[in-house]
Amino acid sequence: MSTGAALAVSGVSRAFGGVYAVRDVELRVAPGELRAVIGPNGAGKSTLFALIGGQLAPQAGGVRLDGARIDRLPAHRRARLGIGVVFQAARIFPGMTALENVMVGAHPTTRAGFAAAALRLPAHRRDEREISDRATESLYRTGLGDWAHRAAEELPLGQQRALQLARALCGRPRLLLLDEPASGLRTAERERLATLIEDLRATGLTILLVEHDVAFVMRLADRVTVLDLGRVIADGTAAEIRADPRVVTAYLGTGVAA
Ligand SMILES: Nc1ncnc2c1ncn2[C@@H]1O[C@H](COP(=O)(O)OP(=O)(O)OP(=O)(O)O)[C@@H](O)[C@H]1O
Repeated sequence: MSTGAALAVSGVSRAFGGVYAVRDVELRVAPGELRAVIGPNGAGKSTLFALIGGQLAPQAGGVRLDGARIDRLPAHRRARLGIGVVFQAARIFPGMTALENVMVGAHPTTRAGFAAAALRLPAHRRDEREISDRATESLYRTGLGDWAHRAAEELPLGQQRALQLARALCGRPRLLLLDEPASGLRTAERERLATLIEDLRATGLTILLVEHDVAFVMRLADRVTVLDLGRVIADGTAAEIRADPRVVTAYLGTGVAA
């Protein structure tokens, strides 16, 4: 059982060229919760994701993980504190096996670090063994155990997405950030991915799922936060969100049914 972390985003803003991509956003995610963030194109979902993961720093407000401020830390420090990230359209590394692809995900969290690796110190060799064990465990957690020694680029797209999840899990996160993990997948692959995300949630991990596809998240999420033009316009259970007239208005004309 993983212990999920609590996430608190308070009054966070970020502008590009004077235009707010995210403005005064509040978001509280409880340990073990699966929270979806949805919104039309340009709503600020990816920007919010980057503000939590550490690829961007906020211009105002704060981000806390289990009560500790993290918004001034670079992404690799946040990874060490337990934030695992799967980016939108993340690539696999071709020419590497599935296992090697996943091992890459563990490096920010190992004890000995880069210097020991460069010098091939015993601490590094111990790390390598530990990483390989963890990577194998992550592959099994995502249903890819039998694919460990296959070339990653041979995996079908749905399994490549699972591989990206395995890579993030290898860092032993307590908060998993997923940016549009279902994009480009066919129906059956989406179903399998949804089941995998449900299984991960059942282990106690906190998950923040940023999605464009409303239908995909409605069945998975405990609560849904809706962004529009950088602001939170609604926050509630799937049933509350579906019935919220502001959400229906925000999605009108986008071709996405709420
Ligand atoms: N690096 C950047 N430089 C300039 N503008 C940016 C940058 N990143 C985001 N923006 C702008 O901020 C706004 C929010 O973008 P963001 O990508 O966060 O939205 P989104 O909800 O993820 O959209 P989508 O569903 O299309 O991925 C948009 O108007 C976008 O053009």
